[in-house]
Amino acid sequence: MSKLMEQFLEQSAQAEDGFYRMEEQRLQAEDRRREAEHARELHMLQMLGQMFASISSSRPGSAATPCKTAPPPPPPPTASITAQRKTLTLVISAVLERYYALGSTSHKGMEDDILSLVKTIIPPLTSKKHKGQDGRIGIIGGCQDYTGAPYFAAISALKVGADLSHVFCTKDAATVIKSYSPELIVHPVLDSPNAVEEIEKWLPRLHGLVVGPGLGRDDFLLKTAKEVIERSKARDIPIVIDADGLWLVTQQPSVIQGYQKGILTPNFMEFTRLYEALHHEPMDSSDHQRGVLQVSAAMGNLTLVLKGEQDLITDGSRVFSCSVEGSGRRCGGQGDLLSGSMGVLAHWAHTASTAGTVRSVNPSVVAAFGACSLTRQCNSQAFQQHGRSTTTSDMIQEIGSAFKKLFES
Ligand SMILES: NC(=O)C1=CN([C@@H]2O[C@H](COP(=O)(O)OP(=O)(O)OC[C@H]3O[C@@H](n4cnc5c(N)ncnc54)[C@H](O)[C@@H]3O)[C@@H](O)[C@H]2O)[C@@H](O)CC1
Ligand SMILES: Nc1ncnc2c1ncn2[C@@H]1O[C@H](COP(=O)(O)OP(=O)(O)OP(=O)(O)O)[C@@H](O)[C@H]1O
Repeated sequence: MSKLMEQFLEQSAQAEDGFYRMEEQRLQAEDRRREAEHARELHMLQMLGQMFASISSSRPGSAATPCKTAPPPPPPPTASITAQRKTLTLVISAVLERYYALGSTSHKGMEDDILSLVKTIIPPLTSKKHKGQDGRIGIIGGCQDYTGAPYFAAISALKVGADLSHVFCTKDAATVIKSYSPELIVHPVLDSPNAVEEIEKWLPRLHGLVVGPGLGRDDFLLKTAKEVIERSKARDIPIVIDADGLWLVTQQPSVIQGYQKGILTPNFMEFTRLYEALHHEPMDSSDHQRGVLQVSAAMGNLTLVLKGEQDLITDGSRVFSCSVEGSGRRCGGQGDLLSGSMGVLAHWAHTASTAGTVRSVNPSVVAAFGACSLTRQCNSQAFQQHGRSTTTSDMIQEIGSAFKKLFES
């Protein structure tokens, strides 16, 4: 009896072993099938992404693919063409979203892909909107020494497509900035004793903030800027920090650390200072990619743009590089054009993200890439006309046509 029992137990143990072996083989085969399917899907999406990118960039006037023969004049837009364009935009967006979600690490075509995503965040111009809906942007900066920088940032925001552009500057800078342009709304409050309260009154109306162009390094002004950043964070407003705003961040990183709607735009000097303040050691200047990842991580995965021969953009997970052809000309103020336009694009990108158009790519990264491409394209176009004498004002004149070439063709 006990022998029979032993035999029975042995047979059932063997049967169980056999079952588990077969089950393991089945699971392995299933894994292989899924991997192959995943690779096929990724490949297909890459091809589709390239196809759609080339369709959208081969329209008349495209910068990416110059046409050899003159294109026929475009027919007047009809409701069905508009609907088709809208569908195409949604398809491109969905394809790219899926492509990134699958975790492609391929760099080929990456710039074109992100540019296509930038196109999807741009709000259509329609007669249904009221003034202000496409963006009210605020610039915190402008003092006795620097009046050009806040002007460049604010006018660039307007020319990119914001409806209203406000400058919050010191009293003595305000008249000067107003005299440059009647288009800007200029508040001479930055050095007033109740500056924070004066600026806070406007925050509910602002969609994006750019802190730093021409701010200077006076302690009182930096303290005001810090408090305005804190209050804007509490209102969930996208914040771009540049120039002397980065000086503040270098002294007190916690002011923006971990804020997912924050973007830092350092030039090489500003980046080096920030790196050394965060890591307490000299930066390895031979490996910028590693440096930007480290700084972004130390700042709580904040979006960061290191400006240079190629602009490196990261949110700590991957590094995108923007190498739209510029020129050899580096005139003061082009960083202000960059930060002002980024303020608008950040608002658009976060709005698109809330609407579900941009999902798997960080909207701040999409905005940063758009602004870098635009600045570089402006630089290139202005240089073609003015060569060595190119100035930021010449670049600002190019914003309209550069924007059209990059994002609306
Ligand atoms: N017209 C204006 O009012 C302008 C005012 N600006 C303002 O001027 C203030 C100070 O800005 P800075 O950039 O001068 O301040 P920094 O003190 O950060 O720059 C120090 C020096 O570093 C140099 N530098 C920059 N990139 C470099 C690189 N890759 N390698 C080596 N050296 C490099 C700059 O030329 C500058 O002389 C800011 O508030 C800024 O907004 C600038 O935006 C330029 C235009
Ligand atoms: N070496 C380069 N080659 C091509 N483009 C560049 C180069 N350096 C900077 N740029 C472009 O110019 C933009 C502004 O960068 P720049 O380094 O001039 O900023 P900045 O020093 O902060 O400017 P600002 O004079 O306004 O303070 C960058 O986003 C980039 O697109």
